[in-house]
Amino acid sequence: MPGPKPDEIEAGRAFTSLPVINISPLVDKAQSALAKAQVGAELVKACRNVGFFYVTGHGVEEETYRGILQLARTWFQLPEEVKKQIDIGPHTHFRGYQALGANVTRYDGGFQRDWHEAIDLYKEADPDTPAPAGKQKSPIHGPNQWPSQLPAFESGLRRYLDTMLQLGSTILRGIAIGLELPEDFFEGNRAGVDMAYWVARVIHYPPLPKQAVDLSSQPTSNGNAAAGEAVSSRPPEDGGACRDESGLTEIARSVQLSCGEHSDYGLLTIVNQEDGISALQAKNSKGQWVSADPIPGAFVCNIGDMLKVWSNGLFQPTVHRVINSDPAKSRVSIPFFYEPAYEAVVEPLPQLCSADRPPRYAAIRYGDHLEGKVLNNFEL
Ligand SMILES: N=C(N)NCCCC[C@H](N)C(=O)O
Ligand SMILES: O=C(O)CCC(=O)C(=O)O
Ligand SMILES: [Fe+2]
Repeated sequence: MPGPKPDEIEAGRAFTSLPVINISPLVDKAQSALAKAQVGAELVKACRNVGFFYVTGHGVEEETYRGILQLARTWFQLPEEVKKQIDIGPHTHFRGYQALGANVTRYDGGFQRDWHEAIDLYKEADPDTPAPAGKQKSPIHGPNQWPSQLPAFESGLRRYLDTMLQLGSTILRGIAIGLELPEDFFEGNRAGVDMAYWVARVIHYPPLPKQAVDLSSQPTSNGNAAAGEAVSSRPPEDGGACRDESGLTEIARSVQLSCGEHSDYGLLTIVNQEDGISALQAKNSKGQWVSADPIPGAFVCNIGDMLKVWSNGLFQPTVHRVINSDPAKSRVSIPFFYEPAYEAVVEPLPQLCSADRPPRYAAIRYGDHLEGKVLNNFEL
């Protein structure tokens, strides 16, 4: 397949809105191969030009995606000491609860604390799995810490994650078709449902402290919102979460974003977000932030670093961030990250390389990429 010229990508990626794609031909087995191919082409166009898209026609019941957000919201209302029963750390294989301010996003050698609390879960892997020759045992392998303080949430979450795993695999099948690869390209050892080292985050974003909202609405020279230096001396108004003894007031004073700008690590992220709150934003090639506001009934999807490598740069993982600037509402979201197998070695596909487009990226084991990120994501 011939690749796009660089200026074609640049122009395409100055998107100002995100495409909506009805994927029902991929979900409903009775539909024609032609209909599937059309959806595949739409997905690939969205991955090339935007890196973000909404999916409708996914077949997931409203009760499922709304219900799980509601249960998550109930869990986050539990007292801090109850939530901390599943606190995250190196000894829990980086799985479990992270309190407000514990997650950080790195940039240029520094880091910034994110204004959210979350539960992180991964595909469960036996911590005693022997490491491949020449590798350390992975510090990430282990069991999850499930939110069993609310049994309905735990069981609902287990079912929800299975549903997302199936949906992720279905969308990747469409992407494979659109790339003119075999339909089952991502299945089996690359990223099959039994192999994919999926990640899920259940996230609660309280309103950002006032000084951070002021900062994020300041335009910078290229027209996008600042994530700059200035911090006002105004005391934080952080939705009542201040607890001096834990240093949270101090954190609230310096915080800038609900989640700092980053790209996702793997293949495909599927975000389930509450209706009625605008917070997630995607950055286009001009540095402008385009809102990925909730569309009732749709999931927001975006692609990650490993699709960049496999596609030899045809797809770029779009940078995004979260700003909950509504002083009156907190936001709950559950991004599900469909990822390659831990041991998958990801490298530019010969089918997407040519004399004009030689391989642009070195081969990388997905687990190494993930460890490099996860081990640096917390200042506990
Ligand atoms: N698995 C994924 N993609 N997680 C994204 C987390 C983004 C925030 C994190 N602090 C970071 O800087 O990456
Ligand atoms: O909360 C969201 O909408 C997305 C969060 C996100 O980008 C992430 O956790 O990687
Ligand atoms: Fe993300």
